[in-house]
Amino acid sequence: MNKILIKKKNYKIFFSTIIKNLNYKKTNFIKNVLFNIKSNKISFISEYKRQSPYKGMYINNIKKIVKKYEILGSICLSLLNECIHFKCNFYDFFYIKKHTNLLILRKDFIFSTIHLLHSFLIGYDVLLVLSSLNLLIIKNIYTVSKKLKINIIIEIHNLKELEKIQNIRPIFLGINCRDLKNLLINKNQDNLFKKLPNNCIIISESGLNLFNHIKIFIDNNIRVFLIGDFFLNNFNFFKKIFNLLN
Ligand SMILES: O=P(O)(O)OC[C@@H](O)[C@@H](O)c1c[nH]c2ccccc12
Repeated sequence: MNKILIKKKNYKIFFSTIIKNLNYKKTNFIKNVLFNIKSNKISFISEYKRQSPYKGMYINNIKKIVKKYEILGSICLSLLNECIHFKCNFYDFFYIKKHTNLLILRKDFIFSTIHLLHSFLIGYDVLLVLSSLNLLIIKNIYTVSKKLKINIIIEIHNLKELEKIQNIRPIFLGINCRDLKNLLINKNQDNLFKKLPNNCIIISESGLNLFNHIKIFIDNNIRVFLIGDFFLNNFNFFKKIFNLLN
């Protein structure tokens, strides 16, 4: 009986948060990024997770970390709602929405328009779509996302994936340096850099743990970075790199 009551209470919180989120005045992710680009500033999407499949557990405190990310000027927070590998859940999402004004990127991938609607209703601001999905599904997700005015990042790993999704002309293109099959980081993206379209905003994601690595992307005109492990492990570094680059 107790279990049922707790479940009922959780559902009540869940739905009342959804309804509240529908009334949220969404700050525009695009506007924030463009503002930083125009002011010649680097933008950071900082990630929160309790654990990662390649590093194990982090000793961290969600309250302190997300507040610091906000104070130090992250344009968005990347969150993984996955309880097995990253040990996060939807309550983290609701906590962050309630206690900060950070926009939230759903870093676990979107696989269908239903999944997109679900994320929209919960109140996510930015979503991620893998370019390895069927092209028709990607196109459908993209079309619906425009109607809902929710931002989508299409994620690629290589030239082949770039060519596949180029016709969609996404506003945001994420280059993920990590090969998800073997979790290795590919720092040599030269052939990709030469072909990047200049009418979209490129976001460099994952495995960025050296200033020189970030610098290579900056030299190739990339101004937005998604960083998890590096900031979570070395919080002072966030402050340093932020001041250094801006
Ligand atoms: O912590 P990093 O190296 O800055 O990477 C962030 C993000 O890409 C990572 O947390 C992640 C997201 N999805 C994954 C799937 C597998 C391995 C890692 C990931």
